[in-house]
Amino acid sequence: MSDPQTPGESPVTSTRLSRRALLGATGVGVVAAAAGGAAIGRATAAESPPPQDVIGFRGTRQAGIITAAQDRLHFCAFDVITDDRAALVALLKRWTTAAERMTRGEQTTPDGAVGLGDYTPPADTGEALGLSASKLTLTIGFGPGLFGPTPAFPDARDRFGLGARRPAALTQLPAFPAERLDPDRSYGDICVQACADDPQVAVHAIRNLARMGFGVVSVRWSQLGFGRTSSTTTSQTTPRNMFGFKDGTNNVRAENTDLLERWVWVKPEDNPASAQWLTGGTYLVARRIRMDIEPWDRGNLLEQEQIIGRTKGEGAPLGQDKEFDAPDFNITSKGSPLIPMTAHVRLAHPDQNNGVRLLRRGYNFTDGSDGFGHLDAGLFFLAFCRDIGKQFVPMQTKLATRDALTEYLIPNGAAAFAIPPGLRDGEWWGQHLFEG
Ligand SMILES: C=CC1=C(C)c2cc3[nH]c(cc4nc(cc5[nH]c(cc1n2)c(C)c5CCC(=O)O)C(CCC(=O)O)=C4C)c(C)c3C=C
Ligand SMILES: [Fe+2]
Repeated sequence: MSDPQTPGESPVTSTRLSRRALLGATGVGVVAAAAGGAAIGRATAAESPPPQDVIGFRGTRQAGIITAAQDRLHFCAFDVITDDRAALVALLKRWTTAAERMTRGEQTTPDGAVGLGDYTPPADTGEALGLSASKLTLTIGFGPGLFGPTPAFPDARDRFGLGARRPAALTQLPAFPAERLDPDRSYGDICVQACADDPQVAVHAIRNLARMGFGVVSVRWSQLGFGRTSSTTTSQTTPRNMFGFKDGTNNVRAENTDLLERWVWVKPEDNPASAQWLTGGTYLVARRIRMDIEPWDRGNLLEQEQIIGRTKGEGAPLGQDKEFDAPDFNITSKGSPLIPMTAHVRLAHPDQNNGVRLLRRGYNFTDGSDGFGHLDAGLFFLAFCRDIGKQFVPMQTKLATRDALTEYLIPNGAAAFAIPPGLRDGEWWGQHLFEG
């Protein structure tokens, strides 16, 4: 289990009671009072949630980036379906309030699930009643389509007068070889990444934001994930992906502040004055990468290890003993490099990419089987970086043409978003974009 607070993040801001603590201690009836603040003073130490269960919503950065990666994901991309700027701004304000409450383990509104009377639709769908905050983080991002036309939607209008405020590096991803993008799993004007240690808490959060957005936004696509495929702090052990390999060993982590400054956080000099709202934020690349599980499972162990370039058990670079040993790409055996020229870790390593780093924060997914008896499983790749065009695109271009892993991958969803910095007290999601 990870540390309660990720280094570099603002402290946990809430000491309120969790849903589980309240229900367990005092019953449903007290939830309303507590959520409104009335019962807080009566909380005893025994009733209070363990502090590691709540991740602070506000701070210099949004939570959910360098936060120790939680176990579960519900990622949602929304289309904005109105031209009414005021309606969108009003929704973002209501979303902020609800999101902050849910990350504290509270309902979207005080007693919203059952306390609004028999003839009012509940303001909280209720499936998280009794569950703790579960380290829920909600991270918002804005897609290129919000700022006007994009290559996939050339006829789109600049509906909200944001064209001049588009950050320089926020474009749609280019097409890459061997991908089969499904438009119904790609793009989106707004994204919300919900991560939590309880899947029901993450699903509840997205469901309620979608419900609140009726008439203003609609869900374009969403993806559930489990079993994080990256470590984002040094305190976390390395998880495994659906090919059975340790994934995230050489990731950028919360403690690597120099790397974060160089490769993740957007700097003032990265944008003109009109797009300074993104300074201190980052960009997110999301790709649904289906993995051809059955052919992979028929490959022998040596083949699998040569495709990745690491051992399957320990996760050590080929030619080394331990997971965190540095790879040596010059070792040869019988005249051939021990880490093949087509190995994934050789091609993705910073030494082979002008030093480029990404902060990976992806998840495994399995969406049942596909009707042919094949698992619809893979890796929902999420990576944060300071400039998609200078970091992700060149690396992915190289991988798509030379990486032996590509034979087993079918990328079928893709999207890019600008992720604003964190909120100060009283601020709302998107405030500096819309009001700056
Ligand atoms: C364009 C970026 C990347 C994509 C897309 C990608 C897909 C992908 N990766 C794995 C499995 C592993 N990746 C590993 C390392 C690794 N991968 C990338 C980038 C992309 N991966 C980077 C930058 C790195 C780090 C390279 C390094 O510095 O050594 C590893 C090894 C362990 C680790 O360091 O994380 C594995 C395993 C899959 C299965 C996949 C698509 C489904
Ligand atoms: Fe990788």
